[in-house]
Amino acid sequence: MPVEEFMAGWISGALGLVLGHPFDTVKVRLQTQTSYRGIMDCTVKIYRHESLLGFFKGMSFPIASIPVVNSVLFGVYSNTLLALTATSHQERRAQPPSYTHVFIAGCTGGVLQSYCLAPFDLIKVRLQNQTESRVQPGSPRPRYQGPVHCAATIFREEGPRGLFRGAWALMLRDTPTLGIYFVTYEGLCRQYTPDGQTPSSATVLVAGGFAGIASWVTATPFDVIKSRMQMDGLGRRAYQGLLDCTVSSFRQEGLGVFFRGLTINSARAFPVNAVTFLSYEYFLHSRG
Ligand SMILES: CN(C)C(=N)NCCC[C@H](N)C(=O)O
Repeated sequence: MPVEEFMAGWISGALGLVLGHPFDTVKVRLQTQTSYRGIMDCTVKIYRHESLLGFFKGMSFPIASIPVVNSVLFGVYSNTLLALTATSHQERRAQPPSYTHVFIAGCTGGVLQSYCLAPFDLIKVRLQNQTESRVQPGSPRPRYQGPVHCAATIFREEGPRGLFRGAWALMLRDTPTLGIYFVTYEGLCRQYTPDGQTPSSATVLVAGGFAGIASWVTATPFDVIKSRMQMDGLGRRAYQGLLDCTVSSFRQEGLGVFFRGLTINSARAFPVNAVTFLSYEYFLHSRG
């Protein structure tokens, strides 16, 4: 099994994550809280009340989990393609796999990564939603003191299954959209690269960026439901399940609710995934 694919997934994921985390915090707040009027209002309020650090809340756990999550995604994707087409990453430029195979491999990577991602993503979302300022002395102490305290509190208050709250929505979000992610990336690389050659860095950047946008645009409705389900464990439960969350959100806020965070998700997706794919390809080629 090619271990490099897992290593490349790890490094590229970490780079993309740091770059995109401030956008992610604004997105999560917009999706789960009603006190912000839009991207600008949310950004200004976070900066005023919580300083620049407010944008990086909840980042340490995703950084720690990225070796697992991204290497599972890219490693499973590549190894599924190897099983389906009997070609390694290097051989695939000369013998490109069909888009159906790419889609199946992407979906397989998506299912498995969502399972690993679920508890880390839950903790990230809970921490990102804490609006207390760490820099102002005398401000109230947040409910969770950090990622480990957050995990332990969820475990104690909501049970071990509580750590997987929102996991079904996460799986529904990631399975088809990661198929779309890899198909878009492959499609654009092939379109702009002469047959049999390796795509240039510019092509990889653009294809990675648009793959990120295509996947996040389609992922946003389930992303909203996922974030709401994850916040639902706090205090009185508002939703009976995934379907109830979808229907109640629609009834109370209209169709627009499923597109909350769409602009910021897309703005974040381009740089994050451009960097992710560039470092992924760079790592694999420098070793191949
Ligand atoms: C639409 N979805 C779920 C994705 N495209 N997932 C792949 C993750 C890529 C990168 N870490 C990111 O956060 O954009």
